[in-house]
Amino acid sequence: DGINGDGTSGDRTSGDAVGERHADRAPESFVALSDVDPTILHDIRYVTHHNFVGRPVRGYQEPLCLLTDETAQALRRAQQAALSRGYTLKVYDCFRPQRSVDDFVRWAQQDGNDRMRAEFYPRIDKSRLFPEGYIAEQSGHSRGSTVDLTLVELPATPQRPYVPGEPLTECFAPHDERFPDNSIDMGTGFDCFDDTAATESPDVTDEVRDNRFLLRDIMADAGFDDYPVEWWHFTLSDEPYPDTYFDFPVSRKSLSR
Ligand SMILES: C[C@@H](N)C(=O)N[C@H](C)C(=O)O
Ligand SMILES: [Zn+2]
Repeated sequence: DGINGDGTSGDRTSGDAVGERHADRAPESFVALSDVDPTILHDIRYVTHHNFVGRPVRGYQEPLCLLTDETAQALRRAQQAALSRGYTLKVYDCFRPQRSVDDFVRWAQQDGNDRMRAEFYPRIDKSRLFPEGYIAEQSGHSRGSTVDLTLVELPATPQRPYVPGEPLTECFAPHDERFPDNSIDMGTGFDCFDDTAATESPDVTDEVRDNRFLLRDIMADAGFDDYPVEWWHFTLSDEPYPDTYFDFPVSRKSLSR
């Protein structure tokens, strides 16, 4: 494969490289996190029905965490710090193609299809999710150096799968009442679009604050900036593609290595 003028490698195919969007293949510098650090747990929600949309999201073809190599290496360092304290990292989302972001935008604009509201955004109308900053129309995730993640105490306990259509519980309910996640108690579940998901929310217990600050400290030491609105969202400070929004599918086939 040659190097395209935009710095990406791989063949150009239909629909690629519109404005700042890029080819259907990842640049050579993208990797699967599991190849860099096989000990980091994966719970890739957007390839499943257990997310705020309630179905697999366009562009997610496999439960993979694709990232720039720099980000994967930084996560490997963060994982060493987590392991030394008796925890492991668990990723929920990594690279997010622009087509997936566009899927979120279309979903938010449609009336109805609020089937997951009772769990993920019980106290806010879905029309407010973008303006309030819970979801971005141009997301750092599409630049390949942003990750959504938590900490799991070792040894990790297995989790049961979500069954589509099952009764839902508010994502800010007490840890033992909301959907079971082997994460330590972060006060809310992942993608809980609510004030209480703010990292420094005053409305959480001391234990939850300590847990959030532990994750933030581990990530800061590894070179990541946090996002104060969502305790789970981090971006590599020195990201290699600060202005590029990629659009290749989340699939092994997108990688050149
Ligand atoms: C949707 C949520 N997981 C997230 O990543 N939100 C930020 C704001 C984003 O979409 O970039
Ligand atoms: Zn995120």
